[in-house]
Amino acid sequence: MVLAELGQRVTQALASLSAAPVIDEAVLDACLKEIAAALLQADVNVRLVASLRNNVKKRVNVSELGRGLSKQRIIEKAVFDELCSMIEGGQAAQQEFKKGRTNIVMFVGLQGAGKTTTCTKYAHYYKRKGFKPAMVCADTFRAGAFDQLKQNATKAQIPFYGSYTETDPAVIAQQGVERFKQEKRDLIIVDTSGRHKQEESLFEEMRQVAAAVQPDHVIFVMDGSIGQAAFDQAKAFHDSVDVGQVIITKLDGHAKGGGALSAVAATQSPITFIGTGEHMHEFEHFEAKKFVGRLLGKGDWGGFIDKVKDAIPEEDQQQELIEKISKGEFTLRIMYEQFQNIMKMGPMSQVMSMIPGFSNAIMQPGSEKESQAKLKRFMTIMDSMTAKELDSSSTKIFSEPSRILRWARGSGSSVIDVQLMLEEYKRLAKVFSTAMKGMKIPKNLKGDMNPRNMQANIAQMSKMLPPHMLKMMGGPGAIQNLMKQMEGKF
Ligand SMILES: Nc1nc2c(ncn2[C@@H]2O[C@H](COP(=O)(O)OP(=O)(O)OP(=O)(O)O)[C@@H](O)[C@H]2O)c(=O)[nH]1
Repeated sequence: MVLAELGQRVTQALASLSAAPVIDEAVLDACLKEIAAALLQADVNVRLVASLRNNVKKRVNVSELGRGLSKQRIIEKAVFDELCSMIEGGQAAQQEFKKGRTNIVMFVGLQGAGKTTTCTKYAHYYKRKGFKPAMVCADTFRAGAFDQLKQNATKAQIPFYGSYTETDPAVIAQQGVERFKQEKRDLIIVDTSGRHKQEESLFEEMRQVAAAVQPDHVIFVMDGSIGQAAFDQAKAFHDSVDVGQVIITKLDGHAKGGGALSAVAATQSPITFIGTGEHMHEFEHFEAKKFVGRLLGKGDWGGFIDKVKDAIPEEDQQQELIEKISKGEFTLRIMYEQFQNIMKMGPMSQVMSMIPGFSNAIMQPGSEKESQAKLKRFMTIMDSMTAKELDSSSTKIFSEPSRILRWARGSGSSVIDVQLMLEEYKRLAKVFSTAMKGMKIPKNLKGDMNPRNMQANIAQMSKMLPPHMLKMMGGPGAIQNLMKQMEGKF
């Protein structure tokens, strides 16, 4: 059972409260039993499930509560709070790093948990926040580990350190940290090799690396699909080095995710980030309340707005873009930039799950992967075009066979792919020019977003959506619902 299903089951159990004519002890028990069953099936540790059940029962004294809706709300709130405190591990999230001083972070975890990938995502995240990160590869156990880190770091333009000849990871770690301290890097990330709790010698090695670099934070990276084994594994790491944070990876796949909660309990440390895919941007800052809110289908407006803001170009560029499109200047470069923005937002289902009322279940993740792959293919084709071609809005040049052949060869694609991309361009150019006619464009985008204009624009937008995407989003009814929810939010 994946996390979305867990959320649905808990939500359904809570909804059963409103169906009961009277909420008494028996109704509460039945609801908690269903929630406990869902959590157990999602691999949450048995002890944690029992304590959640007991704590809710302690907090809610049914016979002393008022009637109807308020009773239901109080129970819902108690379940929500207990789920949050289970995830927070009894501690507030970690303090932010201080700029201008050296912060050393060491990543530990089981083999293949995603440490190296996560180190790069972590470095990239803080680089965007204005830090100067650097990465050190202290994994001498797995052949190819240094090459992997080197490749990831180069792609993210992060300085790195490692060795092909030195076999002692503590020595490499110390050398790397020294080097980057001298270079005044303020966030030094030390990646270590993967190990299992049975491997005592590797645990000793991990303690030596920690002693050599004296990390400010030790981060335990855990694969979200690990299941019930999570508790013991996480505890072994915590008993050996001072784990202070947990990052859960692979929450995009079929991970039940419940193991994550067990790791938090074992390390008494909060989850600070989650990995939701193999790519650099598939990494989210984690906040228990928002996570549980999304899990229970209550949405996360803040997260949604942040994602959209992140993907939307600067204000001046937006204004310029709208003006260009309204004059009919929809070029391939504009299409390319729009694709880039879509990719930045991440998978559609992730974004939509942040909108209250839209659960993950509405979106079909399979078709999204296909759409993203298609966008990437189209972008690669556009990469092989000249600047003049990208800035042209004349469709004439698109029918020249020699150009089509050059773009196909240059991008390693087929002619059919190129033609498909051009068809998409023509479709979008037409859609944009028609849609812009009816749009109410605010003179200054910083100015008030009038809800009526906003609604009219969304209605217009929903007409522009390709039918399969509209279906994926739950059909016109869901869009209407979204518009209703947006009322008063802007
Ligand atoms: N789907 C998905 N895959 C991920 C995620 N994070 C990492 N991976 C993949 O998991 C695999 C293992 O990741 P690595 O970063 O090599 O793991 P590691 O912990 O450094 O491995 P060892 O050094 O052998 O212990 C790779 O194929 C990654 O692309 C994630 O959030 N989602």
